[in-house]
Amino acid sequence: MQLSCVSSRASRGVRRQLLFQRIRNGSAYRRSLHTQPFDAAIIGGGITSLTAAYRLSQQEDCKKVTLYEKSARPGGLLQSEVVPVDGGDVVFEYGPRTLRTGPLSCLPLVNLVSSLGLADDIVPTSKRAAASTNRYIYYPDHLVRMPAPYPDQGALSFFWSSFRTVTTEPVFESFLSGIFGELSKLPRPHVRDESVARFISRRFNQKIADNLVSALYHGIYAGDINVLSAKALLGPYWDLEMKDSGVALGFVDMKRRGRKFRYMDDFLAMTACIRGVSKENRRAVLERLAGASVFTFKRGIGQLAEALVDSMKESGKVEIITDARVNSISQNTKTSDLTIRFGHNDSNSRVHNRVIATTPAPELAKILDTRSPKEANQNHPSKTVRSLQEYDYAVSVMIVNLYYPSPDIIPVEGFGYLIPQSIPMEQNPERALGVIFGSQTSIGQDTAPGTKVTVMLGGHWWDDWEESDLPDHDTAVSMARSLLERHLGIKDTPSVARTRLQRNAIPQYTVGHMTRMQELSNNVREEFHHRLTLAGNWYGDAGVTDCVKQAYLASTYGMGAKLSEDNEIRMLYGSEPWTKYAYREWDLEGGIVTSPVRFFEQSEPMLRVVNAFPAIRRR
Ligand SMILES: C=Cc1c2[nH]c(c1C)Cc1[nH]c(c(CCC(=O)O)c1C)Cc1[nH]c(c(C)c1CCC(=O)O)Cc1[nH]c(c(C)c1C=C)C2
Repeated sequence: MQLSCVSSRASRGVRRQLLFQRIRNGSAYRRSLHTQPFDAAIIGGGITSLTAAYRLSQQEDCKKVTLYEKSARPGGLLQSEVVPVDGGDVVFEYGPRTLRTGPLSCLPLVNLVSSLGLADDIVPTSKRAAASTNRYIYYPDHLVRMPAPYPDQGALSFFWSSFRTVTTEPVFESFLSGIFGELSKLPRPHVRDESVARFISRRFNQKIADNLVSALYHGIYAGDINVLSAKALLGPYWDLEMKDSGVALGFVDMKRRGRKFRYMDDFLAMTACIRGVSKENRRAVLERLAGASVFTFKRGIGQLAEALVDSMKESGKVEIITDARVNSISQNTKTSDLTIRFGHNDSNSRVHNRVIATTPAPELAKILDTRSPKEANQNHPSKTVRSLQEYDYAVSVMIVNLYYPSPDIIPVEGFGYLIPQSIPMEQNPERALGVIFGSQTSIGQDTAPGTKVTVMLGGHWWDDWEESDLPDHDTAVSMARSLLERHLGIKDTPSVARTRLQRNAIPQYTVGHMTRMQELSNNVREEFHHRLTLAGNWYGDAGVTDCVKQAYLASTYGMGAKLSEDNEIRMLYGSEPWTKYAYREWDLEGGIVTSPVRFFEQSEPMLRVVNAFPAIRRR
């Protein structure tokens, strides 16, 4: 039924009621699945895998879920430790430490947290807190606060303080000329992709790329902007260049007219969020997140993984097998079912109808590149293996967590600071990427009164290093301490120091990434007959919020659910962005589940959808 047929408020109300009934008893959802009941396997134990397994366990059509995790502990990069110290506890993170609350993109995460009943454990960081407004770049030998309005600061005062910073700080050298120069730049000639550094240098200038943008990408990907892909990482800004106005004016125009570009995937994921969560639970989470920029949990981000595991144990439908290294996945050419061989002894094997793999590309290439002599009816997925083999670049990060008994030893208030690639070598011989003032980014998490700091070392700086060159615990701690003394004047001795080297933890989306992912997805669909789905930070974006979104997409559309016109979103909100496109031809089953239309401009009815979640609206 089309919403345009709806003429009166009353009939809209009735339809809405009917819809809620259908959603409650699950019929709207079941109706859209075009598959038979299935048995699913998940390979990997990180946040994407756990979320996908949890979501599948709630689907009637999914009879059983088996999750294979190679290590002894599920959770992947989500690793938190509660350390008792004098006067209380301190929570250390060895992976992601805060969760984004950006509008729309975080709906699956909000849905998940609500569904797990974690509202009371949320530790929000207010948008007005220093950690949200004060972000620094260290250049060339001091901290520079990036222009951002203080809470309640007037527009004029903000303008003058920003103008002073931009015209006096060396980190902003050539900034204004770069911005004004961009206004007269012509759109690029046909270029399929280029590095972030090249794009920024071409449109603005190299100083802006080296001093500012490189710092930002250290904080997200620990990566080198000279190789990271502009098309993959700059989102709609990469496309703005092709408009008449160019990037800077286009940006101002978007802000002025309130125009917003949205990822189509966010809307697709939203369709999977409507069911399964009680209104009370969702309201409780949204209330906790009201006015927050990011959040974490009382016992750290790892609590999310623990809650997922606990909840799945209760469901009785999910089997989590730890210490289970998957050795091969092969497909029966007659039934299309997938056989997984795992463990030290290859005689462990199980057959599944569908598989979701979150395994890093180089490892997955090896798993798929095996031909089992025991199975006659199987093909070799050579195109998939080749695509995976082309994708083998990830960086390692050394996380150094320090706790000092004294409070207030950091000379400024804020989130922390990032270090750009252009920093003089004598200011950063440790090859640090950034420092986080942990006590300030998650106020209320630690019960101990002291100061928590995290220093991040390595990333792309360690690309050519041998294993023996990487710092051990003691070296990493002394590197972090000398950096903090040089940059912040901290001479105290930490009472606790914990380190973890996260090897090849952050995949790098280099130039050509989007095309390679498209090819990989097509190859997987073709060679595995839509029965194998890839998800996780290697195949989508890297943040926890994005991984949760991908898990939602993989466990619905990846499993064969169909996008429809007559669905919940249209009935509830009066608009579906995909109906403008030939969405019936979109192939979302198996492969990497992502819409072929990457962005669309948000229309008025969609704005209402976003505004339905006031807690997560941007300032
Ligand atoms: C293990 C280290 C990691 C570094 N980056 C990531 C990890 C897991 C992945 C990552 N971090 C951020 C994003 C952006 C999207 C998001 O979901 O937030 C991604 C993909 C942002 C981010 N980076 C740092 C923090 C505290 C945040 C949270 C968001 C915010 O408040 O803006 C700090 C940080 N992470 C890394 C470094 C080197 C670093 C430096 C201070 C590497």
